[in-house]
Amino acid sequence: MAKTVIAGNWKMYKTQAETLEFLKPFVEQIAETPDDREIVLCVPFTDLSVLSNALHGSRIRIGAQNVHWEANGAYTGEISAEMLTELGVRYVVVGHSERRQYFGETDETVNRRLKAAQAAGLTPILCVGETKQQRDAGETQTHIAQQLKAGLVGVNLSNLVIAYEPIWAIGTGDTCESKEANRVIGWIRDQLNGEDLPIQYGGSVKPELIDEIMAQPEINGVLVGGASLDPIGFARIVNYQ
Ligand SMILES: O=C[C@H](O)COP(=O)(O)O
Repeated sequence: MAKTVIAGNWKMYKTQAETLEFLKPFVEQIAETPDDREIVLCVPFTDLSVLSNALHGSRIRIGAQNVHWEANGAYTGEISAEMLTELGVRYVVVGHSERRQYFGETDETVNRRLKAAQAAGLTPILCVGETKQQRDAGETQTHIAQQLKAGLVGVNLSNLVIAYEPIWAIGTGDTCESKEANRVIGWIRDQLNGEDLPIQYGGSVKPELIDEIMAQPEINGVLVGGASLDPIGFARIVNYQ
């Protein structure tokens, strides 16, 4: 059975001071969380050292939101895998639709980032998912199959998390119906020859929806944007029934 991974993706939210404010109530609320749930906070680069110092010895895993494929070089605005691991980072989000949409991320650059992350010992969280237009045209599976085929060349499936994030559900409040998310995630697993890796759902996950989402047999966790910014709400998500 794949590991359960509950990850918050803070995107471009929270200063260092706000990160410290989040931690105290959140840590209190997860004191009784079952040990077999991996809890990850994927935060802006500036917050990584705050987490690294504050969470020493904690069960909370630190995640970043991008990683470059080169070890170093003239790549303004990028960050290397070693810079992340030095701060105790364990996970990194790769191929989020916002990076694909706004920053020219392609399946090829996604593939390079995935391999560099794994080579440094990081566990990448690969995001895939279709637009509303693709869904309406019946192209969901074709699109995701292409993202998987091109993105996963040479990638080790035993150190990978996949997040199924339908783009139309991200930040819209229009959560994908849990049975439909379960169906697509089961289909993704079939494309990977049944590999037992964690496959998450992401897209307007809210505390009041989490129990139903996590009751779905194919769904091994969630990647949470907006609702991960509130410590009590995100703790409720982590503590799903
Ligand atoms: O990475 C997280 C996803 O983009 C979901 O964001 P959201 O929960 O705000 O819809």
